[in-house]
Amino acid sequence: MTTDNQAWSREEFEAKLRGMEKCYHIHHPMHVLMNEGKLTKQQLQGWVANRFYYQVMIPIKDANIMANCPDRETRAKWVQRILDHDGHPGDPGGIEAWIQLGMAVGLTREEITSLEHVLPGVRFAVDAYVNFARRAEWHEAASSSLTELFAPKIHQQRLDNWPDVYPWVEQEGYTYFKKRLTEARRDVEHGLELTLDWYKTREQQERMLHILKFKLDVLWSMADAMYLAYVNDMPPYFNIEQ
Ligand SMILES: O=C(O)c1cc(C(=O)O)c2c(n1)C(=O)C(=O)c1cc(C(=O)O)[nH]c1-2
Repeated sequence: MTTDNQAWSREEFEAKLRGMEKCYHIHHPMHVLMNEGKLTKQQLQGWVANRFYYQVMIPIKDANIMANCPDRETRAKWVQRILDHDGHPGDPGGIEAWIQLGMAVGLTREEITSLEHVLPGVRFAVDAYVNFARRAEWHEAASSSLTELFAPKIHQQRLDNWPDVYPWVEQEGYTYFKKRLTEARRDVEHGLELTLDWYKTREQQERMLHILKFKLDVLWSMADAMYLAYVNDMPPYFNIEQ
């Protein structure tokens, strides 16, 4: 075997995964503008309303992973992700917290939950993620959640910057981001352990990088659709009289 094909050590493999941060949506112009406080109220509302579709589909994605997973121990841990979003006695859950965020930026509950503002490009990207989780071998599907490695930083940025740059956002809006700081770290611990154990050969490890890139593509494509619609003011069919 040439050294070129040698499997990466656990540490090297993890470093390769972490290196994919360069393609995280934190670098997308939509998120850069958001972070710098350069979005208008309407543009920020557009993002919150569209991201709600991701929020509602995440537990469905996780239920699909569990449905394909014969390992009881994994399911017993993975089910926590569904409870985090859907809620359980004592915790109204992440979806409800996102609705609170929507109301804190001036949307109504009905406007958010009806999905009326969700752009086709956002829907297609999120659906691609759910369909991947439905069809892929379960370790592969589980490992695709690892963009969460990079999520605490983007949630923290919002907590740090929004109160200054968007002072009109009401306090209740921040619950979701605070909640995710700890949840995402715990998810990553489990997801990373599964991933580092599962992909053994160099070929398999490289396949995982492609899976992670697919997931990064999902997030980037969602941001593209929102940028076009709300920043460039070119929502679908904008130039056609209806
Ligand atoms: O706000 C963000 O930028 C962001 C990104 C991601 C991500 O990287 O997929 C998630 C979340 N938030 C999030 O809140 C969340 O619950 C979540 C679950 C997952 C997943 O793939 O299972 N990603 C993310």
